[in-house]
Amino acid sequence: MVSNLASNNPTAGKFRSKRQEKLALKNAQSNKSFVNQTAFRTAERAYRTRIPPPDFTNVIDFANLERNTQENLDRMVKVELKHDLAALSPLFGESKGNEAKVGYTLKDFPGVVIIPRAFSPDAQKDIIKSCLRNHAKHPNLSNLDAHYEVPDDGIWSLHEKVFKGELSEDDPSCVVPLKANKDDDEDIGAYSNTPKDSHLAELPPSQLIRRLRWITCGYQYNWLEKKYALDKRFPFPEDISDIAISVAKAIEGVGHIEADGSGYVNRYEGDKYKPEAGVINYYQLKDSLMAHVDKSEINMDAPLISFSLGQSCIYLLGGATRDVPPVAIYLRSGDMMAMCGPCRAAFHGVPRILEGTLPDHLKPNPEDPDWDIYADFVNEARINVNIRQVF
Ligand SMILES: O=C(O)CCC(=O)C(=O)O
Ligand SMILES: [Fe+2]
Repeated sequence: MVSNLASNNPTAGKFRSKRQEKLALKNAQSNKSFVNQTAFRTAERAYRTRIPPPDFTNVIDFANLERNTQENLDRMVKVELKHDLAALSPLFGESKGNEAKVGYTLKDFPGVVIIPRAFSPDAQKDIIKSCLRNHAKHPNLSNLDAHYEVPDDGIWSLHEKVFKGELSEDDPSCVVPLKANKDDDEDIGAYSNTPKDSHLAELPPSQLIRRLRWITCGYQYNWLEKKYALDKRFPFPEDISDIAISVAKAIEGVGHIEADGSGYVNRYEGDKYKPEAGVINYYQLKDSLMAHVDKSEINMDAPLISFSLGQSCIYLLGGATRDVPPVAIYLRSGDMMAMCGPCRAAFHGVPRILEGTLPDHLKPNPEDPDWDIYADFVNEARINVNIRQVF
């Protein structure tokens, strides 16, 4: 006899256990009950489900053109960058030769520019090191500052000492204490978007570093008021600044206009680009970022420049409202994205980090033992750096 479960379930028979099958059915039914959800929400839910795994057929893949559907190939436009990034800054590593000036935009999402593999493999390693060792510490603030007395040298440096066996995890200097008077601390209200967390605990550095979710540099962001705190401006990291200015120069004049006049070409002068505020997001494998628009910048004409490191993700790019069906794009380690003009006002988010997509060049390498601790981190993480001009 066929059970109700199996007869209602189009995917019956595909699962290793009854539990998986039940979960899949529950997911399918709960999706049906969200009839009024926006197109963006539908896509987020579709890419977040784990059982059964999502259908990735429609994800745009700029690094493997042959893997795209015809529909996606038809919406892609190859564009020529004004400069080879490698010629503008050594931080991108070696030039890609023939591919050096290749970028892409999308006909139906004007203003987006994607530069696959903007960083060479070695350059990716250098910038990952910098994001963990140099930038994840004071004066830059992080989500952890809301709850912990973060030492000025950052959690990474403690983690490194333990990892290398220079310090025992039981050593009192390893303890990062919880903040005592959270409610009295003005910085907490101003800089935390982390709801009061009932799981807060004193954790060894190796675990606390996995709770690092973001740091902000340059103008600090007031997450509660959704505004920049103009009285809290810290130096902007030189390497990230160089990268952003180079990209702004390379994408000058880049875009696409259709026969009917629709489309967008970025005319923002690279020489005028001023990186003033930055966020580094550190995603663990199960993390995601909900649909949002970055609109706190006074200057919405300057491109928002963003790059990816570590594990790949599914990035959703939508339109001016959540009702515009978003396009899903693979963003991989070393990929650069710029959001220009109308794309600056577009909803976007990261519903999923793709486990098991760490490129070989970021895996441990016996010839480069110093890389081990970073390999260990990015084996379960994606790092995104995004840069904005505020004024
Ligand atoms: O992780 C990403 O690629 C996007 C991050 C983002 O949209 C943001 O921080 O505002
Ligand atoms: Fe964003």
